[in-house]
Amino acid sequence: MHGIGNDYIYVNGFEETIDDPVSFAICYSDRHKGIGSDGLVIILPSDDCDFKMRMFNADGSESEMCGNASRCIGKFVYDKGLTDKTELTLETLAGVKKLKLFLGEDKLVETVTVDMGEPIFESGLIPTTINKPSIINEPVTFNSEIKYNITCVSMGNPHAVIFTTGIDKLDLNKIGPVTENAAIFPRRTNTEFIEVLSTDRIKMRVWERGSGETMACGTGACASVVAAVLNGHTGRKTTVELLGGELTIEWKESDNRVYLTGGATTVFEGTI
Ligand SMILES: N[C@H](CCC[C@H](N)C(=O)O)C(=O)O
Repeated sequence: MHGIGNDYIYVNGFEETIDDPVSFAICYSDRHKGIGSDGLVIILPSDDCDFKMRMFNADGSESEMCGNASRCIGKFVYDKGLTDKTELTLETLAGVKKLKLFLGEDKLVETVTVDMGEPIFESGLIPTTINKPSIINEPVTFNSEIKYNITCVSMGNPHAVIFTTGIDKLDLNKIGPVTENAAIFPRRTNTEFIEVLSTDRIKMRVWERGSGETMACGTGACASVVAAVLNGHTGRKTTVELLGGELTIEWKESDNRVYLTGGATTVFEGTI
């Protein structure tokens, strides 16, 4: 399945057990020698929520949360009849997320809104070793030559957001690994490169921790809109243009929570 091009292999953990998800993710995410994906998502029973997710990047590392995957899980469990509810709770390593499913004419899930919770700014919780309470538009020199102002936001997983220009031409394969593995990020980071198009539209390319450049990142889009608001670039409801499509993000003033809305698509099913 994919959420605007951010594709994962989804496994129904009610029926299948993966003994070694790390090796599975590494092996089958390979686009030439495996199935090909940005990683692995396992849908599991939960004690307190309707469902639980575990998500592994293409390098086998486990992430706390994935916005695009949470929408696809909503589609998976509803379309397959694992639930008939259109409002669901999902247990993740970043806490409980609430999903609202919207059906298309075919009565299958087309769009999902996810309550992604409150953004986190405290340096120690990002985590970053930069010795300031929070990191907003902070000048940083990477590899003693690349200078960027970064804003750090955790959506349960770490994001460094960089506002810049000419992102189409950026050599992400070169700069991405540098920011991802910088010593200031003890658990590495996802990095978003943002061009502000207007007060309600931004364009984003993302280098994901553990998976490299992907066509979209839901938590990254949320972190970027929060960063755009904090830096005075956009309003609280903003459309994010990604390589794979668009996401609508709203950071509500009333409850301080971030709401992510976008599509979810099933590509194929198979047995290995
Ligand atoms: N693509 C995902 C995020 C994956 C984040 C992962 N790369 C990490 O290590 O945190 C999303 O839609 O939110």
